[in-house]
Amino acid sequence: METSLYEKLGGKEAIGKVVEEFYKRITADESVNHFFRDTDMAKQLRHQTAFISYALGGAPYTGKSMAAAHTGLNLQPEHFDSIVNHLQASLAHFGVTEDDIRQITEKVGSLKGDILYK
Ligand code: HEM
Repeated sequence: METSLYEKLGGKEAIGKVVEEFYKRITADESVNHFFRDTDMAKQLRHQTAFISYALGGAPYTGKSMAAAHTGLNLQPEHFDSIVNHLQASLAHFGVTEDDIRQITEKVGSLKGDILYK
């Protein structure tokens, strides 16, 4: 079986650092941070961790469907793109290669239709 990017990056501990970086970037970004205003921190951490682990193929995702998780937010393409940019920047920050980032972006991009306009 092919090694997942999750393992390639160093497993749970490395992912924790990426999650932290991702979280910092999102909370500092006024174009998206308001979506998380009423979200409790524990939940947000779960959100980021599930997001990153999914993106890296670390663990099968068993939570709510993406449509259900984002219902009522009415997310637009620009919100999605901002989040993807933060993900890319967080990965680059830890030295993930361009090629791997491209692969991850494709994977996350495939969820767009499930997440937008809900
Ligand atoms: C591929 C992209 C995305 C993935 C994989 C993803 C993943 C998730 C997951 C796993 C959850 C948690 C569901 C649960 O509580 O069980 C969640 C919730 C949430 N997501 Fe995302 N998400 C994505 C994009 C976005 C975007 C673009 C935004 C806004 C800019 C966003 C905002 C939120 C918010 C605010 C919640 C929490 C809602 C609440 O408090 O109940 N997500 N997302």
